[in-house]
Amino acid sequence: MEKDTSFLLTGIKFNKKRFAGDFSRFKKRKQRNDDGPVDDLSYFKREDTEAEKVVVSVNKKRKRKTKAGRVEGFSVFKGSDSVPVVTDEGSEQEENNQKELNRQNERDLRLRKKYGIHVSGNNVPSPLQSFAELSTRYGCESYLLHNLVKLGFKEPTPIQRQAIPVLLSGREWFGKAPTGSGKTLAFVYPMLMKLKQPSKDGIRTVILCHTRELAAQTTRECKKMAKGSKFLLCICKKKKRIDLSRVEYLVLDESDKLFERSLLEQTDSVVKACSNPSIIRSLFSATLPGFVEDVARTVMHDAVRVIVGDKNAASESIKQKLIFAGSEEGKLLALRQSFAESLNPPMLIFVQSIERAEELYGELKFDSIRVGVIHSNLSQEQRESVIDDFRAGKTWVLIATDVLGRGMDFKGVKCVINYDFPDCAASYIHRIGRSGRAGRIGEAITFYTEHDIPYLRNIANVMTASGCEVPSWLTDMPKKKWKKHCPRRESISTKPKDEEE
Ligand SMILES: Nc1ncnc2c1ncn2[C@@H]1O[C@H](COP(=O)(O)OP(=O)(O)OP(=O)(O)O)[C@@H](O)[C@H]1O
Repeated sequence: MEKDTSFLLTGIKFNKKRFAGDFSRFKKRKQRNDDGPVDDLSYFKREDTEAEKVVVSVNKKRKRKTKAGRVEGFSVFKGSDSVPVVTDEGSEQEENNQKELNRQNERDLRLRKKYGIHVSGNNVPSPLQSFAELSTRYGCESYLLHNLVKLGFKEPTPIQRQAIPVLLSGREWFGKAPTGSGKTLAFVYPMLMKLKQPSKDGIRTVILCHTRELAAQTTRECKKMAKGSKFLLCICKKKKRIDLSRVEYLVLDESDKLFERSLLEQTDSVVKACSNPSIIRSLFSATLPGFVEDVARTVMHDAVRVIVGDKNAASESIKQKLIFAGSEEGKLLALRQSFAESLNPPMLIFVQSIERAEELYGELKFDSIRVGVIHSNLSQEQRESVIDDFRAGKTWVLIATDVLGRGMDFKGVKCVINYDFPDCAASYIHRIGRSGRAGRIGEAITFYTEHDIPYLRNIANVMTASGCEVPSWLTDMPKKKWKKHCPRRESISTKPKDEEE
């Protein structure tokens, strides 16, 4: 990847002198742009990223006013729900059309309100009332409908109701919906519908995931939905050079994670390599920080933004608890006590580092519970085997670093324990979202010590937004600006160092 032409990050202030080289390259690109002339460019320089600059082209077409007097393109995100398009007054037919359009808009608003769907963008397609519309409205292939029935899905989830019509209409998309609310199907299903038939044109879609475990899970889900078709679906570990210039459909799953400093360069190189001008790109996550919205607004063309539920909330089906454990010793005691009172497997326990995952595993492996551990220092085979054992119920309690914090769908997980306080609110939302999926009830317990107290208020805010009761002393605490909270903690291990294996 060319380091100096990050596609995703842009800056507000553009210093033509300083970036003279890039500017001249941009000008060349501008001349090549098939979509029409470029009339703006900007470079953002973000503190929290390594990428230095980005060239963004804005198509004039996007700024054209619609008949309704609204502005197409990214500026529409400042607006709210789509408004009826006012056509020239004229024939009776036109009036009737307008009335029908208004009625449809009202129906859409009602449906969105019912399911907590908030949309921004022009003329956002109507949400699905039911899966039956896939066939009546879109003539969906029968194998896809058959697979839906086989999966046992009767009603679309809110995100599926809105994402499927938007993506099928060819619009770009960025959106957020709670953990466990079916985002995978929301992007895979329209992808398969859009592709229609297999062809020999090379790679036609890319779904970018932040871990191999999530890529494996998503591939499995895709295969279930594509059963009966001849599409070739596989995991690509990006070791080989591959041609992505024909990609028609690109999904950035867990998009805010993909835009973090550690993954930005790889993400950027994939987005840039997907150079097909008619590509449909979409960003999905359960958390949508402002900087991701900025990227989406700037890079995407006439996109639709969708938020399901409250923007800063976790899934409402999770009962959230905070427990003051005092010290590291106190955490281990509290954990053993909770196992003794009621062990409700399968259960996930999150810690903040690989070392601590191993330490906790060392403490629990001789207790009478079946415990496993997973982190990024294990080989790929070991990681796969740990996941398989957990899915198969051979392991009851899985200790994990944040490598499992996002996206993973272990259907039966009833309880998540944050043994170590999460490093940010987004990480909290994703970790606890491993339970309470697909409408099931879940439980999340977060231990905290003195170190974590300044950050409690941020978690309390998430809890309040998700409908949990929070004591007033917590919400009265001062809010701390939270970057990454990863304090040095005392060792978990109770054994003297020389006794450890
Ligand atoms: N329409 C539906 N009806 C019932 N269950 C569904 C439906 N769609 C998806 N599911 C199930 O819901 C579960 C969660 O789906 P998925 O993993 O896509 O969630 P997600 O929104 O991507 O979560 P996360 O944000 O944690 O990645 C899966 O087990 C999936 O099979």
